[in-house]
Amino acid sequence: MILEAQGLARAFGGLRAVDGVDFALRAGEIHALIGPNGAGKTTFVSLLSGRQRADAGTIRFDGADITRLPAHDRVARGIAYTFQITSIYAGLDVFANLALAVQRQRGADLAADVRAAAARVGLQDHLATRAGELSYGHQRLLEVGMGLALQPRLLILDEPTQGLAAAEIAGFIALIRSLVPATTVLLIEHNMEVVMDLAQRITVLNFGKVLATGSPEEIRANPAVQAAYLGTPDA
Ligand SMILES: Nc1ncnc2c1ncn2[C@@H]1O[C@H](COP(=O)(O)OP(=O)(O)OP(=O)(O)O)[C@@H](O)[C@H]1O
Repeated sequence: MILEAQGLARAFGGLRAVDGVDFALRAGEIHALIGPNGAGKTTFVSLLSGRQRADAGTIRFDGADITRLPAHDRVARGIAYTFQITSIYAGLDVFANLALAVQRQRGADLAADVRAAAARVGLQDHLATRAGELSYGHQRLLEVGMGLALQPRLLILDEPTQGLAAAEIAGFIALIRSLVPATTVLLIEHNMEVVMDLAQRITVLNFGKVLATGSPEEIRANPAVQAAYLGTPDA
């Protein structure tokens, strides 16, 4: 296991967004986190990345307790979290955005590493384009490229295919497959075709709790999961 969370919890006022979650990632796997809107997925990965602080519970990464480490220390240990556009600098061009991520790696050959990161996500011909002028799909790819430029051991992606065209989704799936097993991937994803195609294991969150964990086949056949997605009470 490269990452293990136990009893992880985070509340906002009276709302238990993440409510005692036990979770483990196997090194080198693609693991999808799914669940209805508001289930706590973004909050949960924010706790893993250190973007938000846990109220309770522990997180171990590569054997070390990282529960209380600030986000930048988790990045230094190899956890990269890209989340919905906000990490992109719209006024800077693609090269500068990638350079900001690359620079965090000591001893890097900046220009070469930037070009390599751009090529990995298919943006090598857009290096001089301001990020704000990229299509939405390309902005998502830039965000993934910035995450990859950190050379993470664990890459956490929050809805990476949102806004991508069908052809771009196919490219994205190939990209993610190319990352494992060197990099472990945890992805929040609403597109079930992408989830079933990519993930070796799936964890379903519902009301801040783990509803089920298993292979795509097990999750698809799970009545509680089906009920949660259909909005049936007492799943
Ligand atoms: N900073 C915050 N302050 C107050 N409530 C919050 C905050 N962040 C999240 N919440 C609430 O916590 C719950 C879980 O939100 P979260 O964004 O983690 O869910 P999600 O599963 O990622 O949802 P979605 O699929 O819609 O992105 C929601 O009810 C949300 O409104």
